[in-house]
Amino acid sequence: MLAKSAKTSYARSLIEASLDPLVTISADGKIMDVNSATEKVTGVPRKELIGSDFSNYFTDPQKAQDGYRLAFSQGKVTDYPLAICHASGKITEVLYNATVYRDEDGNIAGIFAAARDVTALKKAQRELEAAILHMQLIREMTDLLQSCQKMDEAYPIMKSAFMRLFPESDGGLYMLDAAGNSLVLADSWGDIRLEAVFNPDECWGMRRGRIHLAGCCNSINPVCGHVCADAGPYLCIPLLAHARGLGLIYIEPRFADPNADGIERMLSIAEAAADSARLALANLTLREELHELSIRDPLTGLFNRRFLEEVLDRELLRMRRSEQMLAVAMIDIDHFKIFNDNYGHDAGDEVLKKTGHLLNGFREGSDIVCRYGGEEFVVVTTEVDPQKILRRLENLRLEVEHLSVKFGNQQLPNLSVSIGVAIFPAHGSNRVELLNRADQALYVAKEAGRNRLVVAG
Ligand SMILES: Nc1nc2c(ncn2[C@@H]2O[C@H](COP(=O)(O)OP(=O)(O)OP(=O)(O)O)[C@@H](O)[C@H]2O)c(=O)[nH]1
Repeated sequence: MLAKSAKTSYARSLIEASLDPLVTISADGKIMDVNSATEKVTGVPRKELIGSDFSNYFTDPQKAQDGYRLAFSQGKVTDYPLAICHASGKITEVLYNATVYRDEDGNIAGIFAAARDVTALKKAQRELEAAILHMQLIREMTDLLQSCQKMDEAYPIMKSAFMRLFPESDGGLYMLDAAGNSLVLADSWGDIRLEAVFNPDECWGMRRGRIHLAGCCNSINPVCGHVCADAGPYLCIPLLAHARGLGLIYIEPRFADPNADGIERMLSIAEAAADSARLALANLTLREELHELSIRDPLTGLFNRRFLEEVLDRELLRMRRSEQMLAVAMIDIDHFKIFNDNYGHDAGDEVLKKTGHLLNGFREGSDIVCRYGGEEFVVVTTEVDPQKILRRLENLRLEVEHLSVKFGNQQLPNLSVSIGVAIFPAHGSNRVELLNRADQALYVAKEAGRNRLVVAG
């Protein structure tokens, strides 16, 4: 059996040995006793703590008092969440277990409270929640990117995903041009001035094919050529797929020098987002290239018949709604067989290319120019004034007449075209009718001696 003083000293040792802050509070809310862990967590010496209002040491004193009252009314509280504020400003998140204690007559004399430091646990929990949110965002972005039909649809999706993934950052999305020579700014966000176009070699991220972090005081990474020399920390996230460059995402945190933790987190989010985005973008690029191949004539670069048929139906719908007129002009090179026979197929190809180029230059607004087949072209043009359309087409005929084509060193003779025109709605209400009527008018032009324009009639 321990003597009373030995018991007291034994109990004191136990209290002081506890790593959890322990405190007894009187019925009027004044601190009566603390252990050294309480001194440590508050940064306030014991003699100052004792006698002071217990709620002074919390970030939310009102909530602390509410917990205290709850313990009083219920006899105890379990895992009551509070945050202790150290004299230096450091915050410790805790869960309180508090129970009332009574005097010798059985009346409640105060509260005995023990706190458990859960700062690390809460931080890990918040990070886990943020990581889950990031994963969901990245998955949503990838899903949407996979459903895009055109690159233009992908930009706003990526922009809004990256804005949410890096909420305290500004940034921009660059796409590599078709020739692979320039990164062109497709979209940007936040208050930032970015280079509109630059060479991929100016970017260390693009050169090395991996995320480039620079502008941090503890990093030796050089600042890219497309970024101001005195820039703060920034990330260049290259978008590469199958060893092919697609684009670049530039992220600049708004906080001056993020700590190592923050940078590490940014890097891992950036890596996960770029991994998902690059595959979806590669598929989209491939799809766009295939579509482009399927609607273009390889010799002249003009749209082909398939595209014309697709788009003419759409244009007619639009014209019907807006009550506008539309002209379909069928243009055929005269005596092309004889030309081919005299000068060869390759010279004929050169004429087709040059004629195609001239026709392409004729385009205005939403005009469509296509190679319909062989030596036949179709121009679709929308206009309110039919006389203006006919004037433009007549000028086109004259331009072809004066088109000078060289094949190697050989100057080729000038050619002419015959043009048949059908106008919507006067000559037909749908694609097939209009193309037939334009073809019939072309036949009339050929019969009448060629090198002329005939309107369906
Ligand atoms: N070089 C070249 N010739 C082509 C191509 N496609 C079609 N042709 C030729 O275009 C010629 C068309 O001849 P026709 O349909 O008889 O017409 P035309 O000789 O132009 O006579 P008209 O149309 O009545 O003035 C044929 O000789 C085809 O071989 C092509 O891609 N390249």
